[in-house]
Amino acid sequence: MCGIVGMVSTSPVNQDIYDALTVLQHRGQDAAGIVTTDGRRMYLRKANGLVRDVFRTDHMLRLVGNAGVGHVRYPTAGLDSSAEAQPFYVNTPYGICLSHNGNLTNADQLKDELYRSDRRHLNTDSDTEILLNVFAHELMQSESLQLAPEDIFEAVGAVHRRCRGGYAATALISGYGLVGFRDPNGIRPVVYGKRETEQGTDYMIASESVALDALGFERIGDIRPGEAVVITLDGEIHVRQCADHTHHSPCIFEYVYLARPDSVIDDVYVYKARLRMGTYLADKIQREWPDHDIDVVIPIPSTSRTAAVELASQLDVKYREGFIKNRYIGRTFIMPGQQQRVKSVRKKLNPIDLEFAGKNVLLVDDSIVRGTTSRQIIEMAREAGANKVYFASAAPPVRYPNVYGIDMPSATELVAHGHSDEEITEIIGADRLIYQDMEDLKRAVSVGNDALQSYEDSVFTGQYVTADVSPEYLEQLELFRADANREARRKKDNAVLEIHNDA
Ligand SMILES: O=P(O)(O)OC[C@H]1O[C@H](OP(=O)(O)OP(=O)(O)O)[C@H](O)[C@@H]1O
Ligand SMILES: NC(=O)CC[C@H](N)C(=O)O
Ligand SMILES: [Mg+2]
Repeated sequence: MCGIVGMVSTSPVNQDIYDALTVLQHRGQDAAGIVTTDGRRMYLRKANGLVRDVFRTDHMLRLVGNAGVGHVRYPTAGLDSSAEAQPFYVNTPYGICLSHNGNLTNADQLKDELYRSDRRHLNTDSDTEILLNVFAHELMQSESLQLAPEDIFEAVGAVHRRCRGGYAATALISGYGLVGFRDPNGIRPVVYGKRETEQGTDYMIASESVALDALGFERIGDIRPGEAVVITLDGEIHVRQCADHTHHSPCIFEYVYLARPDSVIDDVYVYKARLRMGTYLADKIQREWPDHDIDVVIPIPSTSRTAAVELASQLDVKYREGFIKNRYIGRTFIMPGQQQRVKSVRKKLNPIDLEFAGKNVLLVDDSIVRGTTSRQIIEMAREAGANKVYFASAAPPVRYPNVYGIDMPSATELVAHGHSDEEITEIIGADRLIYQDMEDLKRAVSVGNDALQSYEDSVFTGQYVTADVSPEYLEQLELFRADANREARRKKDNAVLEIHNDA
């Protein structure tokens, strides 16, 4: 779940893209990059780190031009080396830079095709480099000398035929303009909007609508599954469906945790979906535990707050902010290694003892994934003097790996995998555990847009919307990306110098 941005403007885009990336920082904390073009050359700066650390003033001054793309990264393929930071660049045809959110599930097959048939060289293990090269190869097939929107739509159509998995992408084509496209299942979110200025219309494509809001853009709509948006450097916009078949199945985990609450994804307010998650969870507690003895509802900041506040109000129980979050520490879940995740929970969250002392507390989180947060938080609540510690999750148990852009590659790392609710209660050390029901989670989103019938909900169900995810694939993924195995490769990686993909 990286963050992507693309802009074509009537004025320099460097600061706007930087600002949009800071608003999307919650989608990736490992690396950041911006490429701009003045119509003649492209200028790229990318490195590991947060947006505020990657771009110094002298970099910003050199990112000139009125069009560009940006990226914040949370790796799901390859490693976390700076050579795999995005955007990626290829010089032929035209010169293209691409930012990608998602993960390709047929990366190995594509890698082979790119080498054997397309004669293209890949220099990293990043699936984004693969996506870019497939797009570039398909764009090369155009017969016309002068690039036209039609050629780009054809190339995106071919990308859809060749690539499997989740992908939302923004690409900058040198001397031409910006392209945004989304996979035929619409797994990852991407939205576009416009801003009227005295000089003309500016356009922005971004992972989440909150980036449009922050920069004063008006949301036009989501890029639909399989669709592509082309914006030329002189501000002409073209939109076309490029896939033969689409099956809209947005990632339901965006609504649970990934996206900001102030974003609108596929016409559903994330905030309202989370409020409904709280309501339905409260209904379940009232149904199954009518004589509960909860004294106070306490959210685990930040993401669970929206659901928790509504849950407390439905239960008619006090809502209290019992944990204070250190605002200078980022999201734990998207940190790259388990050691780092475990250490950061206590540094990040500190209890206010008097909200716990002698009380039966219901701690609410949006989800329990590896159990890193819940285990430690329950311990902290007991240390703070709580009498009983109950735990509620606004999402059902996370039991299966994700293969579409969330870094959950290994089932065995998931605390709920292969365990009953009673066992999980014991592992995390709670006195009682209540999970949202799957149907209620889906309803919490669908009420916002009844056209949404199907979701990418594999982390809860083990059902994958692309038909290519076999047990062998999952086994390979676990071997390559499980925390323990990755650590060993990370050490090796530091000893090897890769070509930094610079424009
Ligand atoms: O079971 P786990 O593996 O611990 O993962 C789940 C936790 O991780 C996330 O919080 P995070 O700190 O990433 O971000 P937040 O501040 O947005 O809640 C999520 O909100 C849960 O609290
Ligand atoms: N989280 C993502 O969207 C990751 C994008 C891409 N697969 C990478 O690893 O860089
Ligand atoms: Mg959290």
